[in-house]
Amino acid sequence: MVHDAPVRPLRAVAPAVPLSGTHRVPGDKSISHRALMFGALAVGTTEIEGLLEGEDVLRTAAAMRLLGAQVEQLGPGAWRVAGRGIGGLVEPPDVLDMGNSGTAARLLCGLLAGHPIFAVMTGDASLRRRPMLRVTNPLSTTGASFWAREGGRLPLAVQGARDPLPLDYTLPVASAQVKSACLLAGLCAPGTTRVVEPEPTRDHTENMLRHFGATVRVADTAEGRVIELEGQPELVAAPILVPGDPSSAAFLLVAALLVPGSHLTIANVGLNPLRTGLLATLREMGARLRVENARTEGGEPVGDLVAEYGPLRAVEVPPGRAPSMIDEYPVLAVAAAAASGTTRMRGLSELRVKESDRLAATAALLAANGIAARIEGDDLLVEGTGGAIPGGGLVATHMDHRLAMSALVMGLAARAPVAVDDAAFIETSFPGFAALVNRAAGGEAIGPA
Ligand SMILES: O=C(O)C1=C[C@@H](OP(=O)(O)O)[C@@H](O)[C@H](O)C1
Ligand SMILES: C=C(OP(=O)(O)O)C(=O)O
Repeated sequence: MVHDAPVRPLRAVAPAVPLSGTHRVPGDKSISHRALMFGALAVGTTEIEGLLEGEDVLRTAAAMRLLGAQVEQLGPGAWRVAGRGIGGLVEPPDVLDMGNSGTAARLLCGLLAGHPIFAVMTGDASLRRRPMLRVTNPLSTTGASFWAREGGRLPLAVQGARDPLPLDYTLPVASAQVKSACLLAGLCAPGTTRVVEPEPTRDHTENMLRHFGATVRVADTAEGRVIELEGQPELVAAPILVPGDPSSAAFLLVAALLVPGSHLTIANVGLNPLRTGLLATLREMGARLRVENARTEGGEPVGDLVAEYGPLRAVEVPPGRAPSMIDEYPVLAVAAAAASGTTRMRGLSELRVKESDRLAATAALLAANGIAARIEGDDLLVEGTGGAIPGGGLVATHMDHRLAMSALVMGLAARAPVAVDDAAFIETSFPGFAALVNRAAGGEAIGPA
């Protein structure tokens, strides 16, 4: 697993030829975690196709096994989960190590809260720094007890509730992880669990709950988006088709927009409207970008993204768009570095509590490569060059896959190579990233530093 793996420095250089061809990115990380968890809670056998076999998701698979579900890989991306039914998880005989994954850790807190079992959870140094009170506080109202380090940080122990109570919780910040943790706990409680989110966030949990037969109601009100789940349903196993991850496609997409002459297609990308804020922003910047073969597969909108090199202009990104592109800001900042004018991305406080402090680390990534960037409150401002990026920097990635990939994308479009101190964490979400970029570039654009 990555945090025991040796450090892997890489560097990216401008490719000799433009990026081209048709490519596929690995399966969606958010949907993959949920597929394994809901599969474990369902009655019957869930067949999954296109599962992301990245470290984060493999941690969820390992945790589901420790909780008594049978989880097997049948072939590349093809997995089978024999579930135990709601309330049927067993006490794990060992510590649940969620590695680098905030989604796995937080959703699992919800799932454990509703089962009368004792469990201990930990993670790598990055995950052990991330705030967990945002889930343990609401989940405690179900009757579950949590013990954690200062600030609610991992490792933590949980004693799930014997007779869990339903939740009625208004999220203070827009977070699909917190919403999902509450809904997972609500599955085990009688009656209606109600969650209110200030801004709509990705709704893969709601979609998958319905797909497995639960009753979920969603209404937009003056309070925000209200989600109601009827507790203690019987979840019935159902096949799941995982689309390509739009958050992974983002790296290839921005690379194509920035490397002169590029024209490429990324096939089979998930286009859930609560995930497409980056596409809207890049279009406003003038990107040559279109969706082909728009269709619905496995209950999620999917399409092929076609991107072409071209000039970009600066924009102001409104704070309300953050939930629909929360993981894409570092690579958007790279696009903004090449755009003409100053881009302002507003309302990015949540970036401070990701795998790293992504607000500070993105500004540092840009500065190390000759781009003026500054943080004003919760906003990031990037002064674009309107053309080539100087590059030449060594970027500190702080155990953060998205910073590593963003820096390498920058190197593809920069005058001087860009190096990263450690690319090992790319394995958490995008195994094969460098090889895929090199295939699109027709040669070794990303290689050992
Ligand atoms: O629910 C999910 O699958 C995710 C939600 C987001 O986190 P927050 O809920 O903390 O915003 C996102 O950053 C993360 O990569 C995946
Ligand atoms: C924030 C991310 O993931 P997580 O919160 O699951 O660690 C991410 O993948 O960018």
